[in-house]
Amino acid sequence: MNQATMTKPAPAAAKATTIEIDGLNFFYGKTQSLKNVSLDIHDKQVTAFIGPSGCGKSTLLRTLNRMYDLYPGQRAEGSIQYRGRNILEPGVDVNMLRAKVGMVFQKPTPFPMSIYDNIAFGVRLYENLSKGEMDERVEWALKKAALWEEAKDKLSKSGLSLSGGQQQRLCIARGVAVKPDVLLLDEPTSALDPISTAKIEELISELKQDYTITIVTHNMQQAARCSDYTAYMYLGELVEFGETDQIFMNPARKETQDYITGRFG
Ligand SMILES: Nc1ncnc2c1ncn2[C@@H]1O[C@H](COP(=O)(O)OP(=O)(O)OP(=O)(O)O)[C@@H](O)[C@H]1O
Repeated sequence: MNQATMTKPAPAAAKATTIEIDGLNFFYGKTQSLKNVSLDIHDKQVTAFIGPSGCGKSTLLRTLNRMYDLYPGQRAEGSIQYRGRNILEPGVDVNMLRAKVGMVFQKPTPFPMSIYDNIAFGVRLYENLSKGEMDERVEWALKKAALWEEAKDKLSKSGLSLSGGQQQRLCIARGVAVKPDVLLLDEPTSALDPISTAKIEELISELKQDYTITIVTHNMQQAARCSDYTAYMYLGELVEFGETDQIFMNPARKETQDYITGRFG
């Protein structure tokens, strides 16, 4: 092997994608809220959706596990390829899809049951585990969500007895307990204090080792701190999408620049 061959840099590896969104339109009845959106969600990376209120961030997030299906009159057109299949097609098992593509909402939403059962409930829908296996799964999920130390001595207490920040980590534990592939986080810290917010942000960075994560946030610093990719949306359109450092430090579009520097919105 000659010197030139040895020192030649390897071509940048193409980043694997988990979800490919192509030409996505979304309608609430007759009102169109997403317009021809196309972007890739990369494997084991954090992708942030940012933009002013009403631009379609949550709508886009909710298409990724067909959460909108629960509401009459809402429909999506286009293609969302997830692991090789267009999930918008009829015939997709939406329960299985939601087990693989889990969601955590803005407001912590623990079920009115014990901390243990909050986690076991979802697992029981998909798996038939022995008591010992379930105990292990609950512990594993609480550890993943950085809640084990605080919760291990009160697993039989109500999930509602936890603080807001702990409740949100319980919801994340519930989400990871069914071993999903993708986690969708819809403004997961907007109802939390700064310390709980910092904990969730730390958690996001750890969880991305195992999961593909998509987060909707109003908080620019949060997007800059936690995400690898950022999508800036406006009025239902994707204005710019790219690596977070590029979007924040060297945006290609003036509209993006104006938004992230606070001159708009
Ligand atoms: N259930 C609904 N019925 C009709 N229109 C809706 C519904 N939900 C959202 N919309 C409209 O769709 C558009 C996108 O809303 P969406 O909630 O996705 O925006 P967003 O960027 O997440 O906003 P925010 O930052 O305020 O949460 C808005 O114009 C909104 O009014």
